[in-house]
Amino acid sequence: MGIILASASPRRQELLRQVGCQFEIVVSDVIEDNGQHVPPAELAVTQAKAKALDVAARVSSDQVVIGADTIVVLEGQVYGKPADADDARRMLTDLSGKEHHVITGVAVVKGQNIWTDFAVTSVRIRNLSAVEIERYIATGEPMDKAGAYAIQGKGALLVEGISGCYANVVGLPLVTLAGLLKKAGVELL
Ligand SMILES: Cc1cn([C@H]2C[C@H](O)[C@@H](COP(=O)(O)OP(=O)(O)OP(=O)(O)O)O2)c(=O)[nH]c1=O
Repeated sequence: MGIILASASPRRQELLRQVGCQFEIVVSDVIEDNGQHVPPAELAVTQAKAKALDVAARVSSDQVVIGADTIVVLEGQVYGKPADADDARRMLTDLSGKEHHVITGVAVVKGQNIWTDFAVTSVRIRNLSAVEIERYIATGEPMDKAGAYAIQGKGALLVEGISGCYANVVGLPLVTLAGLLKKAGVELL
């Protein structure tokens, strides 16, 4: 039995490595669609499930496959990764001076079994000037991040505070994941 992370995200790989987990990477072909009209947590879990199931179908049934999906939610609206600089500008302008939620759905698949859960972290972004938003976009950091910022990078300069799991904001809620892995017979501690 081995563990497979169904993710191309270097942040997820790094977080899983941090807790001493040995794993392989197989990236899913799932195309995300944040426009579905379901509650945000359900959306994140559905997409995490789709990623894990897509990879599980391609590997042997004794493998434990992990999928995850991170979204940013502000006033009921879902923000995924920005399509371009204009989209990043719109997201950062909306998030400025407000508190939002970061939700990561997680799915663990082993053979015919699937376990899912999600974590929610509140993040408060300070008031950002138009110039600061332009400078941050110019770093390139927003482009592959949900909500157009990275708390683990220069985006730390935008975050006033958080309530909840930090790893969840970076893309993989480790305590939530450990709970699911335990059900699949894998103990990280
Ligand atoms: C809010 C926030 C998001 N992110 C990242 C985590 C995720 O990689 C990304 C959200 O995109 P996802 O669609 O969840 O994941 P992904 O496309 O990067 O990888 P894959 O589908 O292959 O697993 O945003 C940060 O790195 N820092 C942050 O502060």
